[in-house]
Amino acid sequence: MSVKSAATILRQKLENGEFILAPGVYDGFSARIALQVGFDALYMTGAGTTASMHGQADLAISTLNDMRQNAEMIANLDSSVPLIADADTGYGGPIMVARTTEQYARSGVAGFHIEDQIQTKRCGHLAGKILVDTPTFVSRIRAAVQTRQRLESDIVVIARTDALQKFGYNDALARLRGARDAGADVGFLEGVRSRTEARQVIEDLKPWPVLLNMVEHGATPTISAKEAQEIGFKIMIVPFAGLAPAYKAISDSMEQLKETGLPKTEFTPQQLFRVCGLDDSVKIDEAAGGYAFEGGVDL
Ligand SMILES: C[C@](O)(C(=O)O)[C@H](CC(=O)O)C(=O)O
Repeated sequence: MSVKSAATILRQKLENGEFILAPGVYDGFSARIALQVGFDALYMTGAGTTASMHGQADLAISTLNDMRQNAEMIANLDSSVPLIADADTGYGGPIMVARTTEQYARSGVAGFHIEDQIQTKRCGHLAGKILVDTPTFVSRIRAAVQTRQRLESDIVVIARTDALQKFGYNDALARLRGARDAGADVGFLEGVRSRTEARQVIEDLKPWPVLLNMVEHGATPTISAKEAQEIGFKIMIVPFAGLAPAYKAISDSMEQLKETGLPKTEFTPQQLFRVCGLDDSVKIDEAAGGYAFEGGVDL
């Protein structure tokens, strides 16, 4: 088993110039599926966490405790696969940002992003966002960086600006430069509006690594991982890679159950539990001398 922390693994990937594709996961099951498919990084979406944990929209409803709890569970399903987690605004001023950073680092999170919306934030792909000023944003980032240094942690600090929508490219760029100068490891221009803008931000910030948030049907054109890499992004997160298909699949099954009296399922309980580590759990029990699974679990 790897003893290197997930944060160190993520930092080394960035230092080696590896392109990181992190699918959005929001609960244990979606994370397990992404791990089974073989991704070597995951992204914990705040939108998905809020939808699955609270049944609510991405409107600053999840608290630090909610987000940390979900991130800790996901990060530790396979600690050799780094988790990048949404940290919204950092949940307060510099003191709370420091606390968020420390809690995420101690929970095994490898990287996280902090943005410049007001506390009652909303999804970056909704209209009407309100921002804090640049010094307030930079103080959030500085608090995160200083906490990382104090803890001697490799956790990757990602600075996200939502300024594009209201203030335009030049203001957003200035905010990212301020965050970079305050020690952030990666920049994140939320809601990139065109391929030209995507190329521009890479050019204007190089060699600083930049993250692409690939929200399909949002403010950003659809850009594949291959193209994102060619443009020069170092990380691509895909927040709705799990949530959107789950909506479709669960709706179809529920509709069929309502219409026909039977749902649309094709898996045995064993198959579903195997996604969630059933066989590893059985092995742990056997290795410890337990006898609860002597006959196996297959009917
Ligand atoms: C990245 C994001 O913060 C998330 O929660 O996954 C969201 C995604 C979304 O709601 O479109 C964001 O871009 O604000």
